[in-house]
Amino acid sequence: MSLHRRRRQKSRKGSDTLIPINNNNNDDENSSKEKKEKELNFRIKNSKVMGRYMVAARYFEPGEIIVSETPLVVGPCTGCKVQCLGCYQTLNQKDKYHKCKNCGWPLCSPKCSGISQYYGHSTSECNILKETKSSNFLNYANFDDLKINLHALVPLRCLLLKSLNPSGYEKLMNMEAHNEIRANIPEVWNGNQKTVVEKIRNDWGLLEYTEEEIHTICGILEVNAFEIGQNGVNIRGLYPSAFLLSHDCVPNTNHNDEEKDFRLTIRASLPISKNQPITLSYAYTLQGTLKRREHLLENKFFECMCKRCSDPTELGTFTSALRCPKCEKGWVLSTNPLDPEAAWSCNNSQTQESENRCPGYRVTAKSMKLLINRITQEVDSIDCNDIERMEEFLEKYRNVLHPSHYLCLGVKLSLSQLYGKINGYLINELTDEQLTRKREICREIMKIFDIIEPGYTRLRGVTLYELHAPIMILTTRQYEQEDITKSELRRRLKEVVKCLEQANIILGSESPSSAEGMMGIAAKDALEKIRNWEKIIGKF
Ligand SMILES: C[S@@+](CC[C@H](N)C(=O)[O-])C[C@H]1O[C@@H](n2cnc3c(N)ncnc32)[C@H](O)[C@@H]1O
Repeated sequence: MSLHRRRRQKSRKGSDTLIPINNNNNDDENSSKEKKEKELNFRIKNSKVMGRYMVAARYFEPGEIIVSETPLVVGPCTGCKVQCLGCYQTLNQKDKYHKCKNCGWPLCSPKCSGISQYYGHSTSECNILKETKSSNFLNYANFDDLKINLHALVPLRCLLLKSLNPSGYEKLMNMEAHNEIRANIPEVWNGNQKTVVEKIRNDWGLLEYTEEEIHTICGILEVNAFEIGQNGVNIRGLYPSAFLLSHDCVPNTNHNDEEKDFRLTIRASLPISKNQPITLSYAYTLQGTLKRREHLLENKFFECMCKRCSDPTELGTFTSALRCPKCEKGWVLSTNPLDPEAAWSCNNSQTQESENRCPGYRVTAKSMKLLINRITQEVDSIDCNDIERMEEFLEKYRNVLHPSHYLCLGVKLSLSQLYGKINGYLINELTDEQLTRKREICREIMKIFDIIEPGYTRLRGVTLYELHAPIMILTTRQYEQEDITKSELRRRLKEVVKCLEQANIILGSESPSSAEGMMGIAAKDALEKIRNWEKIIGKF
């Protein structure tokens, strides 16, 4: 689900720790503080098209926290690999794993820190899985078969809230499930019937939960859950307020989650004025309109009509455009991006200058999708560390795809991070040409991110950090060779400082143990070092 990412050891027989709601005075205080903050930060409105949505109750500066809350429930995603029920590390059949002594479900070890934890393998879950003899259905000889059982785990955790945390269950059941729509999509409904409803009711014999109730929970998870987890952990979580953010393909917030308690924090990525909708993207912003809208329709059950989706050029970024094969000057764009079946045509047919005008090029949506799917397969087949093949791909499609086509953007984003990082391409080993390439790629993709992921966003933070390194090294080399003047040196160092300052601010809100958080810390260290230059060459 793509919405919206230490435990102490405890004896198995002990009660669960970290129960977040109403279990002690401190939590009461915290939750009433959170409630007050929420009231000051947002209001809920209703629209015929979107249902409930969040608007700002006041002005927000970029970087300001709008919502920060712990989840109602977390657990494995559907389609995930076999995971430890306590800490969610992926388990491999060949490596060491452990079967819970009480319920027989997979754990990483008998000492997993997630045992008896509210957000891990809780005692109540363990007992119910034992009582229902659910481990009889776990085939440890075949992990592919075993992982299907994990589909029903989060729905079970939701159902358990009914008795363990009734107010949390009430909040959860207040979320949109889109049952009427989903009931008419056989792949969705029948899939849930088989892997969740029948598992819980027939295999585990938990008949106290009705079919309708379980289907509703499946829908609530599909529509509202956030993908969360760090450092190899890939799970989903439902949050009491954050689900109210509506979708926009150019969102005005950024969010992250904590490794420790899965706290989700939503920050403004742009200035947000009072009464403005607070939005996030439920789809990948680095995909083209066809793909984003398809994802939103199939997974979130609505048709996105946002400004980016309505504009064939995607706000001038041309992230879905192809070079016209006929005139070789214009760009082939959808004639109606809100209709996935609309034909695509060259945008150079209406130009005033007749000698440059395209005689006309049109292609069906079906042919366009086939072509894009074929090129997508080619991109996907490239090893994620293979710089040469990525460069070859860009060269091969130079005259086919717009340089900012999302397939090129994805490859360029990878290159921006690989140059300087992998063996054979470590930053100080790069030639001037390679450093220039890294710098130019970073600059190129930043221009697009400024439009589709503007403001304080992870993509911009990371790319700004990547950009500082080639500028810095090229500048140092050229200054040492006396190829640039002191004033040029100052100008460039100023640019480096600007990149690092912004990267540090943007990535400073990431968890310090995440890759982005570490980059934020590295940006801060680099800033301090660069300040030493000021002592040598004077203020820049
Ligand atoms: C996570 S929920 C958001 C809260 C929901 N509106 C409610 O009332 O519970 C996602 C659902 O909100 C609606 N929605 C969110 N953003 C939308 C948008 N930009 N256009 C249309 N519907 C939207 C869709 O029905 C979608 O399935």
